[in-house]
Amino acid sequence: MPIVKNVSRAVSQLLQSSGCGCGISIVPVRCIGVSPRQVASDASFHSVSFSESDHPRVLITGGLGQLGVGLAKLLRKRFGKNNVILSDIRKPADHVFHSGPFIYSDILDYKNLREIVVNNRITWLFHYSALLSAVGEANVPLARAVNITGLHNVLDIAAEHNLRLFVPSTIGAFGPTSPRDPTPDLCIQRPRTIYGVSKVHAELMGEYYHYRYGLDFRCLRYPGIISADSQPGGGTTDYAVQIFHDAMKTGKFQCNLKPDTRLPMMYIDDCLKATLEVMEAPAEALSMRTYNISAMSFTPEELAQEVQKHVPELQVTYNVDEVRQAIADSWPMNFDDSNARRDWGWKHDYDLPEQEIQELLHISRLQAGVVAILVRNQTLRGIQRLKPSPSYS
Ligand SMILES: NC(=O)C1=CN([C@@H]2O[C@H](COP(=O)(O)OP(=O)(O)OC[C@H]3O[C@@H](n4cnc5c(N)ncnc54)[C@H](O)[C@@H]3O)[C@@H](O)[C@H]2O)C=CC1
Ligand SMILES: CC(=O)[C@H](N)C(=O)O
Repeated sequence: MPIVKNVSRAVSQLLQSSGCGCGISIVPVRCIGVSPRQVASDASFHSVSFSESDHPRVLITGGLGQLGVGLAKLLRKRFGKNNVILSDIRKPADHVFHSGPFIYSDILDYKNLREIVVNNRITWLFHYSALLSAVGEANVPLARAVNITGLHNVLDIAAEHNLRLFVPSTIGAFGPTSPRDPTPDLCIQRPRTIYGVSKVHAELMGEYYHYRYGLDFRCLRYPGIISADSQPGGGTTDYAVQIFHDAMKTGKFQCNLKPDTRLPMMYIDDCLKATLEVMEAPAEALSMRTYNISAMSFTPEELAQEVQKHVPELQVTYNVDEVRQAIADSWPMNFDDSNARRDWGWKHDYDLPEQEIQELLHISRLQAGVVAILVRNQTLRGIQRLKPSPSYS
Protein backbone atom coordinates (compact mmCIF):
# COMPACT_ATOMS: atom_id res chain seq x y z
CA MET A 1 0.00 0.00 0.00
CA PRO A 2 1.54 3.22 -1.04
CA ILE A 3 1.50 6.05 1.36
CA VAL A 4 2.01 9.74 1.47
CA LYS A 5 3.65 11.39 4.41
CA ASN A 6 2.41 14.85 3.93
CA VAL A 7 -0.81 16.66 3.20
CA SER A 8 -1.18 19.45 0.75
CA ARG A 9 -2.50 22.97 0.94
CA ALA A 10 -4.72 24.78 -1.52
CA VAL A 11 -6.80 23.67 -4.42
CA SER A 12 -5.46 22.24 -7.62
CA GLN A 13 -5.14 24.44 -10.68
CA LEU A 14 -5.64 21.80 -13.29
CA LEU A 15 -5.61 23.34 -16.69
CA GLN A 16 -5.50 26.81 -15.24
CA SER A 17 -3.55 28.97 -17.59
CA SER A 18 -2.33 31.53 -15.09
CA GLY A 19 -0.46 28.88 -13.17
CA CYS A 20 1.39 27.82 -16.21
CA GLY A 21 2.37 30.98 -17.95
CA CYS A 22 -0.14 30.28 -20.68
CA GLY A 23 -0.47 33.98 -21.38
CA ILE A 24 2.90 33.97 -23.04
CA SER A 25 2.61 33.44 -26.74
CA ILE A 26 5.44 35.37 -28.31
CA VAL A 27 8.73 33.74 -29.09
CA PRO A 28 11.32 36.50 -29.06
CA VAL A 29 14.13 36.62 -31.54
CA ARG A 30 17.28 35.06 -30.23
CA CYS A 31 20.39 37.18 -29.80
CA ILE A 32 23.27 34.77 -29.58
CA GLY A 33 26.69 36.32 -29.23
CA VAL A 34 28.59 33.10 -28.80
CA SER A 35 27.04 29.98 -30.22
CA PRO A 36 27.56 26.64 -28.53
CA ARG A 37 29.05 25.68 -31.86
CA GLN A 38 31.97 27.91 -30.92
CA VAL A 39 32.60 26.00 -27.70
CA ALA A 40 35.67 23.85 -28.16
CA SER A 41 34.63 20.33 -28.96
CA ASP A 42 37.29 19.00 -26.59
CA ALA A 43 35.97 21.09 -23.68
CA SER A 44 36.07 19.45 -20.28
CA PHE A 45 33.07 17.36 -19.29
CA HIS A 46 33.11 19.07 -15.93
CA SER A 47 31.79 22.55 -15.44
CA VAL A 48 34.45 24.38 -13.44
CA SER A 49 33.03 27.86 -13.61
CA PHE A 50 33.22 28.20 -9.84
CA SER A 51 35.83 27.22 -7.35
CA GLU A 52 34.88 24.01 -5.60
CA SER A 53 35.31 25.79 -2.27
CA ASP A 54 32.76 28.45 -3.22
CA HIS A 55 29.06 28.11 -3.09
CA PRO A 56 27.41 27.92 -6.47
CA ARG A 57 25.33 30.91 -7.53
CA VAL A 58 22.00 29.46 -8.53
CA LEU A 59 19.18 30.49 -10.84
CA ILE A 60 15.87 28.60 -10.83
CA THR A 61 13.60 29.18 -13.84
CA GLY A 62 9.86 28.61 -13.55
CA GLY A 63 10.38 28.76 -9.82
CA LEU A 64 6.85 29.65 -8.74
CA GLY A 65 5.31 26.32 -9.69
CA GLN A 66 4.74 23.29 -7.52
CA LEU A 67 8.41 22.51 -7.02
CA GLY A 68 10.49 25.69 -7.35
CA VAL A 69 9.82 27.42 -4.05
CA GLY A 70 10.67 24.27 -2.11
CA LEU A 71 13.83 23.84 -4.14
CA ALA A 72 14.86 27.43 -3.44
CA LYS A 73 14.31 26.88 0.26
CA LEU A 74 16.49 23.76 0.26
CA LEU A 75 19.25 25.37 -1.79
CA ARG A 76 19.24 28.57 0.27
CA LYS A 77 19.69 26.54 3.40
CA ARG A 78 22.67 24.87 1.80
CA PHE A 79 24.29 27.72 -0.15
CA GLY A 80 23.02 30.89 1.50
CA LYS A 81 19.93 32.95 0.86
CA ASN A 82 21.48 35.40 -1.55
CA ASN A 83 23.14 32.73 -3.67
CA VAL A 84 19.84 31.37 -4.93
CA ILE A 85 17.65 33.43 -7.28
CA LEU A 86 14.11 32.33 -7.94
CA SER A 87 12.63 33.45 -11.27
CA ASP A 88 9.32 33.17 -13.08
CA ILE A 89 6.93 35.18 -15.24
CA ARG A 90 4.33 35.27 -12.50
CA LYS A 91 4.06 37.60 -9.54
CA PRO A 92 5.38 35.97 -6.38
CA ALA A 93 3.31 35.77 -3.20
CA ASP A 94 4.51 38.06 -0.42
CA HIS A 95 6.13 35.32 1.62
CA VAL A 96 8.02 34.06 -1.43
CA PHE A 97 9.13 37.56 -2.43
CA HIS A 98 10.45 38.23 1.06
CA SER A 99 12.15 34.87 1.46
CA GLY A 100 15.06 35.60 -0.90
CA PRO A 101 16.04 37.03 -4.28
CA PHE A 102 13.34 36.92 -6.93
CA ILE A 103 13.62 38.14 -10.51
CA TYR A 104 11.32 38.22 -13.53
CA SER A 105 12.55 35.95 -16.25
CA ASP A 106 10.75 34.67 -19.32
CA ILE A 107 12.77 31.78 -20.69
CA LEU A 108 11.59 32.67 -24.17
CA ASP A 109 13.50 35.94 -23.86
CA TYR A 110 17.01 34.75 -24.58
CA LYS A 111 18.71 38.11 -24.13
CA ASN A 112 17.09 38.77 -20.77
CA LEU A 113 17.96 35.30 -19.51
CA ARG A 114 21.53 35.75 -20.59
CA GLU A 115 21.71 39.12 -18.87
CA ILE A 116 20.49 37.59 -15.63
CA VAL A 117 23.08 34.82 -15.81
CA VAL A 118 25.90 37.27 -16.56
CA ASN A 119 24.95 40.01 -14.10
CA ASN A 120 24.47 37.58 -11.26
CA ARG A 121 27.45 35.41 -12.12
CA ILE A 122 25.25 32.33 -12.12
CA THR A 123 27.06 28.98 -11.99
CA TRP A 124 24.20 26.50 -11.52
CA LEU A 125 20.88 26.65 -13.32
CA PHE A 126 17.80 24.60 -12.41
CA HIS A 127 15.44 24.79 -15.35
CA TYR A 128 11.94 24.20 -13.99
CA SER A 129 9.82 26.20 -16.47
CA ALA A 130 7.47 23.95 -18.37
CA LEU A 131 3.89 23.25 -19.32
CA LEU A 132 2.93 19.90 -17.80
CA SER A 133 1.13 17.05 -19.51
CA ALA A 134 -2.53 18.06 -19.29
CA VAL A 135 -2.10 21.78 -19.88
CA GLY A 136 0.36 20.97 -22.64
CA GLU A 137 -2.29 19.00 -24.53
CA ALA A 138 -4.67 21.93 -24.05
CA ASN A 139 -2.22 24.36 -25.67
CA VAL A 140 0.27 22.57 -27.87
CA PRO A 141 1.83 25.66 -29.54
CA LEU A 142 2.58 27.23 -26.18
CA ALA A 143 3.89 23.94 -24.76
CA ARG A 144 6.14 23.59 -27.79
CA ALA A 145 7.45 27.12 -27.33
CA VAL A 146 8.05 26.93 -23.57
CA ASN A 147 9.22 23.33 -23.38
CA ILE A 148 11.32 23.20 -26.55
CA THR A 149 12.29 26.73 -27.61
CA GLY A 150 12.76 27.71 -23.97
CA LEU A 151 14.95 24.68 -23.42
CA HIS A 152 17.10 25.65 -26.41
CA ASN A 153 17.64 29.10 -24.90
CA VAL A 154 18.64 27.60 -21.59
CA LEU A 155 20.98 25.05 -23.17
CA ASP A 156 22.78 27.69 -25.23
CA ILE A 157 23.22 30.04 -22.29
CA ALA A 158 24.37 27.20 -20.05
CA ALA A 159 26.91 26.07 -22.61
CA GLU A 160 28.15 29.61 -23.27
CA HIS A 161 28.64 30.38 -19.60
CA ASN A 162 29.87 27.00 -18.37
CA LEU A 163 26.92 26.45 -16.10
CA ARG A 164 26.04 23.23 -14.40
CA LEU A 165 22.53 22.64 -15.70
CA PHE A 166 19.72 20.62 -14.17
CA VAL A 167 16.66 19.89 -16.31
CA PRO A 168 13.94 17.64 -14.85
CA SER A 169 12.41 15.01 -17.06
CA THR A 170 9.45 12.84 -16.13
CA ILE A 171 7.73 9.48 -16.24
CA GLY A 172 5.88 11.21 -19.09
CA ALA A 173 8.96 10.83 -21.27
CA PHE A 174 7.86 7.24 -21.84
CA GLY A 175 4.95 6.02 -23.93
CA PRO A 176 2.73 3.04 -24.67
CA THR A 177 5.51 1.09 -26.36
CA SER A 178 7.89 1.45 -23.40
CA PRO A 179 8.05 -1.36 -20.86
CA ARG A 180 5.74 -0.17 -18.07
CA ASP A 181 6.40 -2.42 -15.10
CA PRO A 182 9.14 -1.63 -14.44
CA THR A 183 10.43 1.03 -16.81
CA PRO A 184 14.23 1.05 -17.04
CA ASP A 185 16.42 4.06 -17.84
CA LEU A 186 17.18 2.90 -21.33
CA CYS A 187 14.30 1.63 -23.41
CA ILE A 188 11.94 2.72 -26.17
CA GLN A 189 10.65 6.26 -25.61
CA ARG A 190 7.76 7.17 -27.87
CA PRO A 191 5.54 9.42 -25.73
CA ARG A 192 2.27 10.66 -27.22
CA THR A 193 2.01 14.02 -25.47
CA ILE A 194 3.76 17.25 -26.43
CA TYR A 195 5.01 17.30 -22.83
CA GLY A 196 6.61 13.88 -23.19
CA VAL A 197 8.03 14.63 -26.61
CA SER A 198 9.56 17.87 -25.31
CA LYS A 199 11.08 16.05 -22.34
CA VAL A 200 12.66 13.34 -24.49
CA HIS A 201 13.98 16.18 -26.62
CA ALA A 202 15.41 17.84 -23.50
CA GLU A 203 17.09 14.62 -22.39
CA LEU A 204 18.66 14.07 -25.79
CA MET A 205 19.67 17.68 -26.38
CA GLY A 206 21.19 17.95 -22.91
CA GLU A 207 23.17 14.78 -23.41
CA TYR A 208 24.21 15.93 -26.86
CA TYR A 209 25.47 19.25 -25.49
CA HIS A 210 27.30 17.34 -22.80
CA TYR A 211 29.16 15.10 -25.21
CA ARG A 212 29.56 17.74 -27.93
CA TYR A 213 30.33 20.90 -25.94
CA GLY A 214 31.18 19.65 -22.47
CA LEU A 215 28.04 21.04 -20.89
CA ASP A 216 27.63 19.72 -17.35
CA PHE A 217 24.05 18.58 -17.94
CA ARG A 218 22.23 16.58 -15.27
CA CYS A 219 18.71 15.26 -15.54
CA LEU A 220 16.35 13.22 -13.37
CA ARG A 221 13.09 11.71 -14.52
CA TYR A 222 10.69 12.58 -11.73
CA PRO A 223 7.57 10.54 -10.90
CA GLY A 224 4.37 12.43 -10.03
CA ILE A 225 5.24 14.71 -7.12
CA ILE A 226 3.09 15.10 -4.04
CA SER A 227 3.54 18.29 -2.08
CA ALA A 228 2.07 19.90 1.00
CA ASP A 229 2.27 23.61 0.51
CA SER A 230 2.34 24.15 -3.22
CA GLN A 231 -0.18 23.64 -5.97
CA PRO A 232 0.21 21.27 -8.90
CA GLY A 233 0.60 22.89 -12.29
CA GLY A 234 -1.76 20.94 -14.55
CA GLY A 235 -0.50 17.40 -14.86
CA THR A 236 -1.93 13.91 -15.01
CA THR A 237 -0.76 13.04 -11.50
CA ASP A 238 -2.35 16.11 -9.88
CA TYR A 239 -5.17 14.00 -8.43
CA ALA A 240 -2.78 12.67 -5.81
CA VAL A 241 -2.38 16.19 -4.44
CA GLN A 242 -5.99 17.22 -4.92
CA ILE A 243 -7.37 14.38 -2.83
CA PHE A 244 -5.80 15.82 0.31
CA HIS A 245 -7.18 19.29 -0.26
CA ASP A 246 -10.63 17.92 -0.91
CA ALA A 247 -10.48 15.55 2.04
CA MET A 248 -9.79 18.53 4.27
CA LYS A 249 -12.02 21.07 2.60
CA THR A 250 -15.19 19.33 1.49
CA GLY A 251 -14.90 15.68 2.46
CA LYS A 252 -15.64 14.83 -1.17
CA PHE A 253 -13.17 13.95 -3.86
CA GLN A 254 -13.90 13.33 -7.53
CA CYS A 255 -11.00 11.53 -9.17
CA ASN A 256 -10.32 12.12 -12.86
CA LEU A 257 -8.45 8.83 -13.32
CA LYS A 258 -9.81 5.28 -13.07
CA PRO A 259 -9.47 3.67 -9.63
CA ASP A 260 -6.88 1.11 -10.79
CA THR A 261 -4.53 3.50 -12.61
CA ARG A 262 -1.10 2.79 -11.17
CA LEU A 263 1.57 5.49 -11.46
CA PRO A 264 4.94 6.11 -9.82
CA MET A 265 4.80 8.90 -7.22
CA MET A 266 7.21 10.67 -4.90
CA TYR A 267 6.99 13.00 -1.96
CA ILE A 268 8.44 16.44 -2.72
CA ASP A 269 11.17 16.27 -0.08
CA ASP A 270 12.59 13.16 -1.73
CA CYS A 271 12.38 14.80 -5.15
CA LEU A 272 14.26 17.90 -4.05
CA LYS A 273 16.80 15.87 -2.09
CA ALA A 274 17.54 13.80 -5.20
CA THR A 275 17.87 16.96 -7.27
CA LEU A 276 20.46 18.45 -4.97
CA GLU A 277 22.28 15.15 -4.62
CA VAL A 278 22.65 14.57 -8.34
CA MET A 279 23.88 18.16 -8.78
CA GLU A 280 26.49 17.65 -6.07
CA ALA A 281 27.56 14.22 -7.26
CA PRO A 282 31.10 14.06 -8.62
CA ALA A 283 31.00 13.89 -12.40
CA GLU A 284 33.01 10.65 -12.31
CA ALA A 285 30.14 8.98 -10.42
CA LEU A 286 27.66 9.65 -13.19
CA SER A 287 27.72 6.86 -15.73
CA MET A 288 24.73 8.51 -17.38
CA ARG A 289 23.34 12.03 -17.55
CA THR A 290 19.63 11.14 -17.29
CA TYR A 291 18.38 8.93 -14.46
CA ASN A 292 15.02 7.55 -13.36
CA ILE A 293 14.28 8.12 -9.67
CA SER A 294 11.59 6.22 -7.85
CA ALA A 295 9.94 5.99 -4.46
CA MET A 296 6.42 4.54 -4.45
CA SER A 297 3.68 3.57 -6.83
CA PHE A 298 -0.05 3.54 -6.16
CA THR A 299 -3.52 3.71 -7.68
CA PRO A 300 -6.24 6.26 -6.84
CA GLU A 301 -8.19 3.51 -5.11
CA GLU A 302 -5.26 2.59 -2.88
CA LEU A 303 -4.55 6.20 -2.03
CA ALA A 304 -8.21 6.90 -1.30
CA GLN A 305 -8.38 3.90 1.05
CA GLU A 306 -5.35 5.17 2.89
CA VAL A 307 -6.71 8.69 3.23
CA GLN A 308 -10.05 7.28 4.39
CA LYS A 309 -8.27 5.64 7.31
CA HIS A 310 -7.71 9.16 8.59
CA VAL A 311 -10.74 10.90 7.13
CA PRO A 312 -13.37 8.16 7.26
CA GLU A 313 -16.09 10.48 6.04
CA LEU A 314 -14.25 11.17 2.76
CA GLN A 315 -16.46 10.28 -0.21
CA VAL A 316 -14.59 9.34 -3.37
CA THR A 317 -16.22 9.21 -6.79
CA TYR A 318 -14.74 8.73 -10.22
CA ASN A 319 -15.37 10.91 -13.26
CA VAL A 320 -12.71 9.92 -15.75
CA ASP A 321 -11.10 12.60 -17.88
CA GLU A 322 -10.38 10.83 -21.16
CA VAL A 323 -7.34 12.94 -21.99
CA ARG A 324 -5.66 12.36 -18.64
CA GLN A 325 -6.64 8.68 -18.58
CA ALA A 326 -5.10 8.08 -22.00
CA ILE A 327 -1.94 9.80 -20.86
CA ALA A 328 -1.77 7.83 -17.61
CA ASP A 329 -2.40 4.55 -19.43
CA SER A 330 0.68 5.17 -21.56
CA TRP A 331 2.99 5.99 -18.64
CA PRO A 332 5.12 3.71 -16.46
CA MET A 333 3.46 1.89 -13.57
CA ASN A 334 6.72 1.32 -11.75
CA PHE A 335 10.05 2.97 -12.29
CA ASP A 336 13.40 1.16 -12.22
CA ASP A 337 15.91 3.54 -10.64
CA SER A 338 18.67 1.03 -9.91
CA ASN A 339 21.25 3.05 -11.86
CA ALA A 340 20.70 6.14 -9.70
CA ARG A 341 20.97 4.01 -6.57
CA ARG A 342 24.19 2.42 -7.77
CA ASP A 343 25.93 5.47 -9.26
CA TRP A 344 25.32 8.27 -6.78
CA GLY A 345 23.65 6.56 -3.87
CA TRP A 346 20.07 7.67 -4.42
CA LYS A 347 17.74 6.49 -1.67
CA HIS A 348 14.23 7.70 -0.99
CA ASP A 349 12.98 8.39 2.53
CA TYR A 350 9.22 8.34 1.98
CA ASP A 351 7.72 5.08 0.91
CA LEU A 352 5.19 2.41 1.72
CA PRO A 353 3.53 2.53 5.10
CA GLU A 354 5.47 1.95 8.22
CA GLN A 355 3.55 2.08 11.39
CA GLU A 356 5.64 4.26 13.62
CA ILE A 357 5.34 7.98 13.66
CA GLN A 358 8.69 9.62 14.05
CA GLU A 359 7.91 13.26 14.49
CA LEU A 360 5.57 15.99 13.62
CA LEU A 361 6.82 17.41 10.36
CA HIS A 362 4.82 20.29 9.28
CA ILE A 363 1.67 22.26 9.77
CA SER A 364 -0.06 23.68 6.81
CA ARG A 365 -3.19 25.73 6.71
CA LEU A 366 -5.66 24.92 3.99
CA GLN A 367 -7.68 27.50 2.14
CA ALA A 368 -10.81 26.58 4.03
CA GLY A 369 -9.10 27.63 7.23
CA VAL A 370 -8.45 24.19 8.54
CA VAL A 371 -5.07 22.91 9.50
CA ALA A 372 -3.52 19.69 8.43
CA ILE A 373 -1.12 18.12 10.83
CA LEU A 374 1.49 16.37 8.88
CA VAL A 375 3.56 13.71 10.39
CA ARG A 376 6.98 12.57 9.59
CA ASN A 377 6.98 8.95 8.72
CA GLN A 378 6.38 6.85 5.68
CA THR A 379 2.69 7.18 6.20
CA LEU A 380 0.04 9.82 6.22
CA ARG A 381 -0.95 9.52 9.80
CA GLY A 382 -2.99 12.36 11.08
CA ILE A 383 -5.22 15.08 9.78
CA GLN A 384 -6.98 17.28 12.24
CA ARG A 385 -9.31 20.17 11.90
CA LEU A 386 -8.02 23.10 13.88
CA LYS A 387 -8.39 26.83 13.93
CA PRO A 388 -6.15 28.66 11.48
CA SER A 389 -2.71 29.26 12.85
CA PRO A 390 -2.12 33.01 13.34
CA SER A 391 1.32 32.66 11.81
CA TYR A 392 -0.27 31.90 8.46
CA SER A 393 -2.79 34.70 8.53
N1 LIG B 1 5.30 18.34 -10.42
C1 LIG B 1 5.48 17.13 -10.91
O1 LIG B 1 4.77 16.16 -10.56
C2 LIG B 1 6.59 16.90 -11.89
C3 LIG B 1 7.33 17.93 -12.42
N2 LIG B 1 8.32 17.67 -13.33
C4 LIG B 1 9.07 18.77 -13.90
O2 LIG B 1 9.57 19.62 -12.89
C5 LIG B 1 9.54 20.98 -13.35
C6 LIG B 1 8.77 21.82 -12.36
O3 LIG B 1 7.49 21.27 -12.23
P1 LIG B 1 6.32 22.05 -11.48
O4 LIG B 1 6.86 23.00 -10.49
O5 LIG B 1 5.37 20.99 -11.04
O6 LIG B 1 5.66 22.82 -12.70
P2 LIG B 1 4.53 23.97 -12.64
O7 LIG B 1 3.69 23.82 -13.84
O8 LIG B 1 3.88 23.97 -11.31
O9 LIG B 1 5.42 25.29 -12.75
C7 LIG B 1 6.03 25.65 -13.96
C8 LIG B 1 6.37 27.12 -13.88
O10 LIG B 1 6.90 27.51 -15.15
C9 LIG B 1 6.52 28.84 -15.34
N3 LIG B 1 6.59 29.23 -16.75
C10 LIG B 1 5.72 28.97 -17.74
N4 LIG B 1 6.11 29.58 -18.87
C11 LIG B 1 7.26 30.25 -18.59
C12 LIG B 1 8.13 31.07 -19.32
N5 LIG B 1 7.90 31.37 -20.60
N6 LIG B 1 9.22 31.58 -18.70
C13 LIG B 1 9.47 31.30 -17.41
N7 LIG B 1 8.66 30.53 -16.64
C14 LIG B 1 7.57 30.01 -17.24
C15 LIG B 1 5.08 28.92 -14.81
O11 LIG B 1 4.72 30.26 -14.51
C16 LIG B 1 5.16 28.03 -13.60
O12 LIG B 1 5.36 28.76 -12.41
C17 LIG B 1 8.90 20.96 -14.73
O13 LIG B 1 9.91 21.01 -15.70
C18 LIG B 1 8.19 19.63 -14.78
O14 LIG B 1 8.14 19.13 -16.08
C19 LIG B 1 8.60 16.42 -13.77
C20 LIG B 1 7.87 15.36 -13.30
C21 LIG B 1 6.86 15.49 -12.28
C1 LIG C 1 4.45 13.37 -13.87
C2 LIG C 1 4.55 14.72 -14.45
O1 LIG C 1 5.44 14.99 -15.20
C3 LIG C 1 3.52 15.73 -14.13
N1 LIG C 1 3.12 15.70 -12.75
C4 LIG C 1 2.31 15.51 -14.99
O2 LIG C 1 1.42 14.75 -14.54
O3 LIG C 1 2.26 16.04 -16.11
